[in-house]
Amino acid sequence: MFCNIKNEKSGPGSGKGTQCEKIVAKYGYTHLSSGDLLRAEVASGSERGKQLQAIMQKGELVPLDTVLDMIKDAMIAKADVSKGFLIDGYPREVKQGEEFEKKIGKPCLLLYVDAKAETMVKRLLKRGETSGRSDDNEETIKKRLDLYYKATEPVIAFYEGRGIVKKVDSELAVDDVFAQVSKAIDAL
Ligand SMILES: Nc1nc2c(ncn2[C@@H]2O[C@H](COP(=O)(O)OP(=O)(O)OP(=O)(O)O)[C@@H](O)[C@H]2O)c(=O)[nH]1
Ligand SMILES: O=c1ccn([C@@H]2O[C@H](COP(=O)(O)OP(=O)(O)O)[C@@H](O)[C@H]2O)c(=O)[nH]1
Ligand SMILES: [Mg+2]
Repeated sequence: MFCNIKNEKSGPGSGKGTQCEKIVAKYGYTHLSSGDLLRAEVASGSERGKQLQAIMQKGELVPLDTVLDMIKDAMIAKADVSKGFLIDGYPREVKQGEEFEKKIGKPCLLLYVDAKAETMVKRLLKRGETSGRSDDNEETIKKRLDLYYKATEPVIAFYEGRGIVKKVDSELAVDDVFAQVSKAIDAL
């Protein structure tokens, strides 16, 4: 049932959200960003949202079960009408990937949107001028990047063992990055 899952994991500011928007426009997949789901909970003003806000502002990771439950609920809500799911910014650590497979299913493609650390920092600082995101500041960006290299990058090796990783070079212009993304999806 879930063989259509596109599971995308790349660094903060690498351009995941930007590419996901273009994928949705061309292929019609259901886009679920774990970061966006968490920010929606924060915006609701709930007690849980307040706890999440504190974690995210520090650039740390929200507990695994919280994020997985949110993704699962969102997938169930769309399961009847979806052409396939595009999951953005998840898993953040190998354990999350393992739990996802146990509770939901196996992804068929992992898009690795690769940019240099320097590029990611530059893009996030620029985005921070207008985004209003409390984590788009120099101190939190540094923590997000450190955590990315420590906890998230190993996720790529985990899926490489399964032969489903497609790496795209995100140092280029948006449309040139998307040409690589399209090629990877068309090859499915
Ligand atoms: N030059 C260039 N800029 C890009 C590209 N993709 C994204 N950007 C810019 O980089 C910034 C970050 O892009 P996002 O798509 O928000 O990055 P993200 O990976 O979703 O980041 P998080 O939401 O922090 O996970 C945006 O302000 C974009 O305008 C690209 O391919 N080329
Ligand atoms: O699966 C997830 C996704 C996001 N986050 C939190 O949400 C923040 C923003 O995530 P997003 O993917 O939007 O941005 P990124 O950190 O990749 O720039 C992260 O720093 C984490 O604190 C998390 O804990 N687990
Ligand atoms: Mg994003």
